Amino acid sequence: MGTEFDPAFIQAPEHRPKPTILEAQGIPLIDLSTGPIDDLAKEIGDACRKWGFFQVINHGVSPESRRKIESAAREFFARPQEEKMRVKRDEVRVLGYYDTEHTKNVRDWKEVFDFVVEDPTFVPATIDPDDQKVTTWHNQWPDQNPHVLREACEEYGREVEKLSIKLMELIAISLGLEANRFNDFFKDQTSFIRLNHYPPCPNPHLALGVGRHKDAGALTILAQDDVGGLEVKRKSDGEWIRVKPTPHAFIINVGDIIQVWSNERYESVEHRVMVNSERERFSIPFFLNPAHYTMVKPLEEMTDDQNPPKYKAYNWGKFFTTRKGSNFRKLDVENIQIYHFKNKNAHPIVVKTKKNRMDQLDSSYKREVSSRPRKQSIYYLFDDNFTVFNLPFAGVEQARPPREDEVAVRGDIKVQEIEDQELSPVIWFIFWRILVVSHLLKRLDHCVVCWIEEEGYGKPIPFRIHYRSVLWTLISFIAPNLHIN
Ligand SMILES: O=C(O)CCC(=O)C(=O)O
Ligand SMILES: [Fe+2]
Repeated sequence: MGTEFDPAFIQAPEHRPKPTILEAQGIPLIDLSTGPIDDLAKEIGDACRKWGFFQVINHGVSPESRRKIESAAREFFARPQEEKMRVKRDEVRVLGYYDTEHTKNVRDWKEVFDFVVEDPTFVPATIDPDDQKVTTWHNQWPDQNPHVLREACEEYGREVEKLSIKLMELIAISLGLEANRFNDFFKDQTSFIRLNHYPPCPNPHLALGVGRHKDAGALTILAQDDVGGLEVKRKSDGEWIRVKPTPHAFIINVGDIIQVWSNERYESVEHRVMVNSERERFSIPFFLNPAHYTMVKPLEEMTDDQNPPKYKAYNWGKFFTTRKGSNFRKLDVENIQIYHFKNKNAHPIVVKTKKNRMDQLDSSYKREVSSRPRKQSIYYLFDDNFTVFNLPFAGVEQARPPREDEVAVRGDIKVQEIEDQELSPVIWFIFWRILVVSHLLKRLDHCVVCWIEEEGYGKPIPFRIHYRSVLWTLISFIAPNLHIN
């Protein structure tokens, strides 16, 4: 990764790691050897709902196969760069070694080695939606005798795959489904395993080992060493929480596909990896992915009139290969995300801000905003495609698409309002009428109202409206379907 510090590693100020580390007490530690199965499933379901993350012990993966892959990974990354480059991935051979991965277009401070669990793995030949051609991915292994890395990886892959199916069965039960409900999706799986090496970093306050992201697959099973560095965005308040290493445990997290299959009963949670200047760190995620031909959509059992499907179906193979191609280098555009498939008939959500969260916006924007005359208001409404709806009464200065840091504030809320004064009842009335009409016309996916109580920026938190006045009652007559979270 070179000795000099490439500016490509530098995170925007609002995404840099914080010097104070919050360690999680609450991330559940679940013993898989306990029964009865329904109790275990309930424990897992609670963890998925509350955290999207949990750790498991007594999971059935042998300590020996884990020790072997960890030591083979250490040994591989310690080899001379030119040897590692012999199994380097490129745009054709997408598996193997590389050290230039970008997450959200910022380079990660790490080097990795990827291999698939099924060799070959079948995937679409191109990302063109109309092209039905299929191609194969093959693993690349270092030319070594005996094949220490290859054997350790293959053995570990087989064991962790079994664990992943067991976990999917427990998740199915926790959602009230048959235990084997998900099994067929993984018959021709596209799962892969990544060996991660995070070398000591001279500027750990500027860079991240992996930038904030959600895992795109169904489920991730992560082995981390005793150094620590994984941080999870706590659902209840958006704080970054460090996942403390537990010997022999695996960290499990729900991926985007479970979020879609469960119609958002379980959500995929953002996480990132901090690096440090003293100790290198190793981790091994197993990404459980379905067959490439899987059309990912909310399961019928998870939807009804009250819970319409929140996503349109998307083809996993096309999604996955688009992602794989784009993580490879820095792009000018945002990567493909599940919210690009979100249905627009979800109910509006109203959000109110409480705390000052200036750190979520970059400094130039903060300056622009804090220099604004106090009485001036700005409102933005965005739909799924980031079309901007101007609210003519609100003195919109200039419509622009939201930046990602303004958008990814809570779950998939993609609409943000910015304002710096209390709304008068009249404005509220007009505003609600617009919301209601937009909602009825199904033009708005989510709507978030965000306002600032003191100077600064707010992080939206759910706001429950009590129908305090005749006005609200009136609105509920006009729009009986309007749900307010
Ligand atoms: O290294 C870790 O702890 C997590 C890595 C990760 O989140 C990923 O590779 O998706
Ligand atoms: Fe991840």
